[in-house]
Amino acid sequence: MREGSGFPEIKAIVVDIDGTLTDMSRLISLEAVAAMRQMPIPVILCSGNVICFVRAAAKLLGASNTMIGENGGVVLHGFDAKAIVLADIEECRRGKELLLKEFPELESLDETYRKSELAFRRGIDLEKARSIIAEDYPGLEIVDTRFALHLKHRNVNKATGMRKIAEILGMSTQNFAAMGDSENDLPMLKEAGIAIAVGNATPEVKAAADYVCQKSYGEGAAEGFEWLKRQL
Ligand SMILES: O=C(O)COP(=O)(O)O
Ligand SMILES: [Mg+2]
Repeated sequence: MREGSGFPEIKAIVVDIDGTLTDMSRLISLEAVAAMRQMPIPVILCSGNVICFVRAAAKLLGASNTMIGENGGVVLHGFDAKAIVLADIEECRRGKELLLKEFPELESLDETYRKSELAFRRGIDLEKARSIIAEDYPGLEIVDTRFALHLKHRNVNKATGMRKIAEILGMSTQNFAAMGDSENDLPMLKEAGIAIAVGNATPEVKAAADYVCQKSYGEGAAEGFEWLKRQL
């Protein structure tokens, strides 16, 4: 929310999945699901995870059939629609080959399902990996979500995914509230009309939020949904 302005007209809420609706073992919170189902506005799931995972989650949870995957690299509008791919995975593949020279143990996650970026298991020396990528692929970056490391295009993120969704739905990103927990959520929290951080969010994410939940993980998300509902 911009300083001095009134509460924006919120028409949908864009919600991160891991660490926001779930705990660190990716177990979904029933409290968060119950609160989500009570929302009078669409709940748009937005994750670093692959779009088929987000799609299944949206269907099972009763979220909107419009959603964002791969940190904004893929957007789906309609459960049976064709995914819209917004970034070129080939450069990320070349970046991965470079990383493999330094980190032969690098483990790719869900690579068969990825369309716009790559994800790796955490545990490698992140600063070293970042400097290797910065040197040869300045257009790429490595983002740590605390669940995985993502090798992605710098100019594609959850905010650009949200802009695409806004365009499709004929809205402004100022009409969205956004809720999240980690580094990959920062762009969308800064772009949204209202930003909510769950209690377990990183200090940077909390600093970007209009409302910081007292509670963490799914209980925090439930609190965030209820807070927003009271403001609408
Ligand atoms: O896929 C990840 O690394 C994290 O996913 P998230 O964006 O839903 O938290
Ligand atoms: Mg998250």
